[in-house]
Amino acid sequence: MTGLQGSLFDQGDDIGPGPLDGLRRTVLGDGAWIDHLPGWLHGADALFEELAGSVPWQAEERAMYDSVVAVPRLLAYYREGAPLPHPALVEVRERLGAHYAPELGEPFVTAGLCLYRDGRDSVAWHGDRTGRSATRDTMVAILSLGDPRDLALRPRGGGPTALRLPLGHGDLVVMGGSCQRTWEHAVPKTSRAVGPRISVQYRTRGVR
Ligand SMILES: O=C(O)CCC(=O)C(=O)O
Ligand SMILES: [Fe+2]
Repeated sequence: MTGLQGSLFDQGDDIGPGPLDGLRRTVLGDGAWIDHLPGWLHGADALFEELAGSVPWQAEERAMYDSVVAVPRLLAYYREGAPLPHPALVEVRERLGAHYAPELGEPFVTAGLCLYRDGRDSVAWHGDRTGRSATRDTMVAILSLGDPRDLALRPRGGGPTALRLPLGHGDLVVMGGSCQRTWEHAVPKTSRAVGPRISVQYRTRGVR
């Protein structure tokens, strides 16, 4: 079953973010927190279809011990100033920028897109700590489209999953404070029959 089960009202050209009033913050500890708002983007399933078909998805490889393995998801990266593949992604970036400006003090400028084709695609435990986020607090805002996949979180250094958020169909999550340094996140593989999911991550300058 790979079909998307959007609601009847989740159709047409009307793609865009809703209000942010419903955003709920969970304090994780060690200066880390996450904000979560399910179903923030309306038209999420239509946007999924458009991005799935139009983004120049790249398969990447990486060295692992003495072999080269495929990264198990497809990627597209939009650096600062690069045109985004859909106007709704610009609107989302501006909305999030305006909402978080007082706390963040700088805009979201880059967008990383990931396509998880099925339950075998995943990302292992990590923090987004390349660049300034290695030493400084930041925010990474994620818009999720398509079939939900769990975003798992745990304190850095291992141990059991502390929190698991199923993210898809227009959900918003923002990891903030020290989250990239003091916590780790992952999208684990699943043997459940799941359709594809797209994750759009907005980051600030100099953070990967
Ligand atoms: O799929 C997601 O929402 C998380 C992706 C992620 O953690 C990353 O690309 O750094
Ligand atoms: Fe990440």
